[in-house]
Amino acid sequence: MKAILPVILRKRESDARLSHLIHDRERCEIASPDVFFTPSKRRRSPTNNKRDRNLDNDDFDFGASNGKRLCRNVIIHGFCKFQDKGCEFNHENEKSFVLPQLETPRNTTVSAGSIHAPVFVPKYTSQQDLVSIMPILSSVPSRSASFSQFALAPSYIPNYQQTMIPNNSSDPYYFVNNANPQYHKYQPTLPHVANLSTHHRVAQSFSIPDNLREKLLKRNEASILTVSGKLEEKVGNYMSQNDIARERGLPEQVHVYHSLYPLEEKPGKILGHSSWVYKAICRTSGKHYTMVRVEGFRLVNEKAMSIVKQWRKIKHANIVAVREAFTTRAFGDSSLVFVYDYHPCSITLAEAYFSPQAQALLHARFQAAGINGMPVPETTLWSFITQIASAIKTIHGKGLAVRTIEPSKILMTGKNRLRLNCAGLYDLIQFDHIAQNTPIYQQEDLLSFGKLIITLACHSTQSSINLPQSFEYLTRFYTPDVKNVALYLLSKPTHTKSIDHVFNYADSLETNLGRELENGRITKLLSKLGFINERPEFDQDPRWSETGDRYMIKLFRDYMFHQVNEMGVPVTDMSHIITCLNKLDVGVDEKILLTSRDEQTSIIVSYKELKTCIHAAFQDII
Ligand SMILES: Nc1ncnc2c1ncn2[C@@H]1O[C@H](COP(=O)(O)OP(=O)(O)OP(=O)(O)O)[C@@H](O)[C@H]1O
Repeated sequence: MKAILPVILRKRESDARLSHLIHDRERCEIASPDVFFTPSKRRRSPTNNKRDRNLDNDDFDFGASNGKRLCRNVIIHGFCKFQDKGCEFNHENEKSFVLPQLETPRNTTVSAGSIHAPVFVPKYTSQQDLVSIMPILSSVPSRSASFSQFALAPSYIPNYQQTMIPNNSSDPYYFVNNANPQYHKYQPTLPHVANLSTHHRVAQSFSIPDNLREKLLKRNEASILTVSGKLEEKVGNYMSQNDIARERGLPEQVHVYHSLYPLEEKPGKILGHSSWVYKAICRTSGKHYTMVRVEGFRLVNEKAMSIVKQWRKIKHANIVAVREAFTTRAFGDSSLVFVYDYHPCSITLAEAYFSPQAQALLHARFQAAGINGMPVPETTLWSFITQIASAIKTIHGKGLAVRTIEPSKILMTGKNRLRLNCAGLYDLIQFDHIAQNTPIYQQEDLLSFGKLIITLACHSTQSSINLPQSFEYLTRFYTPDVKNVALYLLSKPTHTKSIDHVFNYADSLETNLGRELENGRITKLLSKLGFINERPEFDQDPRWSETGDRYMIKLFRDYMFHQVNEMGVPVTDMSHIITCLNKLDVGVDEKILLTSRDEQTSIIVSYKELKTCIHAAFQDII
């Protein structure tokens, strides 16, 4: 495994190199891999002197070819934007660039063709220190039994490998994630909770429960999925979003929506037309939406679009909100596109109860429990009934009809949380029949609702064909109220109490919870930094001195908290702190420039190295 070790340069000797760094830094925050340069007042150890001698000899010829040094942009990014624009360095990058191996940190000899720059080797005192600088991505975090809550938390996305895009790509800072987050690596609840004294609390009790966090994280992950990311996993190399879109037959952009991601593998059917469902991002708002596309649709009556306005006015906790509808030729045909709110990780009632997997699961559950019947517990069934009834009441109240009360058009967007999907779609497709037929459609809604209850209760899509047998089943396993409601719906309309506001409140609570999701982790990291920074025990420790490998932690603290603007006024930007802590927590490869207060020392270091260093420092005090 190759590892990048900090490289130390003396300021007086490296003016030429610095100018090169600055030339890079104009384009980005990071100019060079792990360059560590200190002023001449830097303390010298025998090792340093030796290193300096190497520096004197070899300082300016690393990667030299034809008398020129290898361009740092080629080393870091694989190419140099300024190659044909006057950059004076060598751009022949066919030669392999070999960095010193981590396992032999004091061996500064490098193989032919590799960089000849002097290598700064941190003075690790123990084997443990050496191990601790192993790249985080491949290491398993070790924890102390008593202070596991402060141990280096498993990375937020622990096993993500980051792959650089090839040389010819335009964005050198683009990384692609290849693996999925491993949720099981989240810090588990300690097994000995019961043994704690009453006044003790485990660290986990200050954070949100694991399963809730996992659910919210999965939703976030589903939202950011892209076709390119998915394909990347399969083929393992870089393809541009355009290439992939073309490959999948998807347009790069439809109206103001881009980054289309199919939510189903096969097309469905809506009133005889083939239909597709995609997730997409809106260019104007940056939000995710669901696009339902009806293939081969021709809009005959322009007034039909007016029905969408009426649907847009409906805001209900159990209806997937309509955003807009339009026709487009972006897919190569004449398609109708309906745009709805996107609810990540949702499935239809049909998928939840009637897919082969769901049936098999249910069957296994019944066999294990030795029970017969009740695939949907009565309390859950009542919850479904009240939610759907509430949605129907609102839609009918606006003079419209649902027309899509069937298991494949009702989404489960959370635990037992239902929302009617595809609102308004049928009305637009069959606009000409709407005006005179709405009362009939409303009656049909109630009928469909009654059928849905029987279908769920009997756990059979055929249950409405033989109603007497289905009612007999209902009578056996459910209270008479369920049967009465079903009977009532199948005969004449009904009114139910609105529970709308209850669900809206739950929605806002969940949204707020999602915002605070990672606070626990950040607090732990901050506590850890607080424990190690400015510790009197470390006062005499050379590793915390200007030339020590832990000096970067001090500088990082200043970088996070003690920055001032050009007027000398302290910068108190919370987003900067949160961004820094998040990157540190994950241990990303991104590099930052840290500068000492006297501006005499600058270090370029990655968050990954900082994370390792902080972990090692914390291990020293526990
Ligand atoms: N608003 C939405 N938010 C998030 N995901 C959605 C949304 N609408 C649909 N989906 C996803 O798209 C998938 C397909 O939806 P669709 O309405 O086509 O259901 P379906 O079961 O495939 O019906 P059909 O067989 O009639 O096509 C659903 O399983 C669901 O996961």
